[in-house]
Amino acid sequence: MTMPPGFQADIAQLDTFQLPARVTGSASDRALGTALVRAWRRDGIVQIAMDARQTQLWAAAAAAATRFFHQTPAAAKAACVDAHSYAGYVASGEEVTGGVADHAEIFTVTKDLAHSDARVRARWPCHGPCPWPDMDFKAHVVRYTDRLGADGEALLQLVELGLGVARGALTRYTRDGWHHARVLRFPPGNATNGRGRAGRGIGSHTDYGLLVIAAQNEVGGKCLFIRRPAQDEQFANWETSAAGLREDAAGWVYVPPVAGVHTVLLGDMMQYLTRNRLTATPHKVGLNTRERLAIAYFHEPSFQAVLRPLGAGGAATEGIHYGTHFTNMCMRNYPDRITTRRLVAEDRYRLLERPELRTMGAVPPC
Ligand SMILES: O=C(O)CCC(=O)C(=O)O
Ligand SMILES: [Fe+2]
Repeated sequence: MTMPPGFQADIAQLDTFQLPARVTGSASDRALGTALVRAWRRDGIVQIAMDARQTQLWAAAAAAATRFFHQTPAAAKAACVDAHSYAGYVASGEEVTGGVADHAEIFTVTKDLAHSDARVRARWPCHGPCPWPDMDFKAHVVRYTDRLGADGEALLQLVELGLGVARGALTRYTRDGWHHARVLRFPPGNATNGRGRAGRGIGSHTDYGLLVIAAQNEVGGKCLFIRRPAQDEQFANWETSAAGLREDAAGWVYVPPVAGVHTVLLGDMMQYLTRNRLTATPHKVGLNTRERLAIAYFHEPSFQAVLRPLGAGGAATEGIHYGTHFTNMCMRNYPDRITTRRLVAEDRYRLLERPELRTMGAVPPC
């Protein structure tokens, strides 16, 4: 039993799906899409088998991450910040979820844009370099997460088939998607395991975009909890913060670690686009008796995308600008980071209203 001692929660029994090499819209793709949608609507989470190459890439990325967290001096880690992007190092205790400090050590990866990039020069919020600690860490993390981009696209195509919506109804938003990743180290906790502030890894929250594809090491050190979709638990994180929601309530489901799989949760924009047919998955992480390493990859719409709900009347709505939602979430989680201070001091937030920031593929005027 890998659940931390003293914790009451159901244990998820999850289906593991195998992704096809290519989604063509065949009868078996449709059946798989339908099964995925059914599983998400029932469990809030699915497992996808890693192929041999992914297993290798994950092992190499996890090893590089362990080296980074353990061998880089604290001051060198702390120096991995950038005033323009939210990429880089987040010390344990720095991130805030629902107003309370989390205890994961994190390296965030966002689209790595040089200072010479026109969007960075134009001071678009969140656009800037990724302050990598070293080339070894960068190479392994990028190789691993780049490959997950293909899985993300395949999953979106399968969801389109499963929901019976037009081809491209979801994938039209992910051209030049604002995909990002979080490399996470959870220190060993104590016997409170996930309870109270001493056992807190990351508080209850939903993530922001379409899909969250994650892997973790250390069978026995995992402490991920989710909530299943429930009619009586309504939330919409883009309107009212879902962070901290039902943190200490009953009804959390423990997700046991399984080697060789990725877990896939759903994000806010999936919920918005599908009008709650697929809801974002509330989740939280507790500390366990052993250190735990995880990488979460977020498959997202373009920063510039304005999303509108699928189906009748959707096109007439004002929609949600993903870049604004992402920026709001970063400002909420990192109120004291240099990036937030700079954004506020330079009044960058108001740029999010500009037409070029709300048109996919547009570039800043020179
Ligand atoms: O550690 C995990 O499994 C999930 C981490 C998480 O929720 C996040 O990075 O948003
Ligand atoms: Fe999350």
